[in-house]
Amino acid sequence: FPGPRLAALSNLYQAYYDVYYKGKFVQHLHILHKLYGPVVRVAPNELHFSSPDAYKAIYHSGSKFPKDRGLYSTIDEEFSSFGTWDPVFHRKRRDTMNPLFSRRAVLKLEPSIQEKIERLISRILSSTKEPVDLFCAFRSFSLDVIYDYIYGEGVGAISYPEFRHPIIFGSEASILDNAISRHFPIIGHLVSRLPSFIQARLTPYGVSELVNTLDSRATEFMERKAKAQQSDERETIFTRIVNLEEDVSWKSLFDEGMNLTFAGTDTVANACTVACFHVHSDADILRRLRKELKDVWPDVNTKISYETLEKLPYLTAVIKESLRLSIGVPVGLLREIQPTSVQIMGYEIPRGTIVSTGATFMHWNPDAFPDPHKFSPDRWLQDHNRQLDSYLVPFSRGPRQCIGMNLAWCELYLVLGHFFRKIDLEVRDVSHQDMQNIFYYFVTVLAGGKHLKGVVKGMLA
Ligand code: HEM
Repeated sequence: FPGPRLAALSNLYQAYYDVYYKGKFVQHLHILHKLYGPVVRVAPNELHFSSPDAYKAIYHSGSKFPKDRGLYSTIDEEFSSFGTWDPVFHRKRRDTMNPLFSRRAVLKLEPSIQEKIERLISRILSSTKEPVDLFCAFRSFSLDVIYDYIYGEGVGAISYPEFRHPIIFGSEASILDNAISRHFPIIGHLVSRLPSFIQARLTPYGVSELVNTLDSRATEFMERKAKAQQSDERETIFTRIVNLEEDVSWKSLFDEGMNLTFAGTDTVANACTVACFHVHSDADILRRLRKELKDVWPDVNTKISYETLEKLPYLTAVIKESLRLSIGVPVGLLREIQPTSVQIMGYEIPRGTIVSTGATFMHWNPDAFPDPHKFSPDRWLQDHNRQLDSYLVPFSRGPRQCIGMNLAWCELYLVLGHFFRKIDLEVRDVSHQDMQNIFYYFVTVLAGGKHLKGVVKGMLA
């Protein structure tokens, strides 16, 4: 297969772009496809595809290709729904968790999401002296929502001073670290063997808080299981796992907690950040969005439901555009060709080959999205909207697609609907040029790691 010689010889080719150039391998892939065509050999045993047909071939609903153990083992969440490459474990965990992620289950949780949004909005509105760190504010919201879902209570991030809860910083640091540990897992192993006082010095702010929280929660739920302690609390992800999975381990609870912290927090918050930046940077978009919201919700002191908001065409277009440009999980989602060789785009791909393509190759496809880096809600309001939907894959497709999609849509409609209807602010500290500087790690790092800030001007009537 065509591709750079160095990539055919060593995985270090990718490491160079990801570590030295900070998560730029995905960007480099676009150059490679221009040079070599729709399939490129990007590592000794790995192919990358650029076309939408390849996306459908790899991530279709009946796909039996397992996740690549090499990549997914580097995040050290082997016993979680996201991190496992074992299809039997995966099926079992998905079956346990699925009922909590249906649309019905999400609608049942809506009052608790609404309550968090009300606190978030009132805290932002009361921050008139200093600019609000919107990066942290949106993460506080999605973190409290997901912890409530997992454990039955949030972590108090929305009420934390200046939204600077240590777990938010722990997650941020871990995402940056993963760029190195993904390509050089040996470094992580070596660090874990150092004396704990040295480890503590090397550990960035917030990481111990994150680990300790997940550790104590996993221990607490294992103890509940040991005592066969059933409670009449509402069902959560962890109560389901400990009640339904006979052989659940502490490590599996820890891994699932870690996975959900990342999967459920940064992705949603990134989409909010993209929406907030672009809507506030374009007076026409802001005006149209506010008008649509005000028409359906004239009195801000009343409540509005998710089911009302999701019917609004312009808000929907803004959310789709935000999901398209925030990308979610931008790296190639590596799969292993199993159990036999297959044809992809007319190429015979031998069994055992690692293959992938990624959301950027769908979301930046200029045939589907002309001027693809432009934030343009209008593109979703044309007649071919349905056809465009087939190119929008923030949650991926197939048996390993995102389990949290319904929850994510609900969060996005509610938080952005409230945000744009109620808050008048000016965005600060991030420019259009910054927004082009994306680190394509497991989770997207926007604006080269800069935090979007907002100066609150007041509450909208
Ligand atoms: C805008 C928000 C979100 C985006 C863009 C997103 C994106 C994705 C993507 C692309 C995958 C597939 C990854 C892969 O193949 O390796 C995935 C998987 C997953 N996501 Fe999400 N996600 C979002 C929100 C959430 C939320 C709120 C949760 C909360 C529970 C969640 C939980 C998961 C889990 C557990 C998986 C693993 C599914 C499996 O392998 O069966 N995600 N997500």
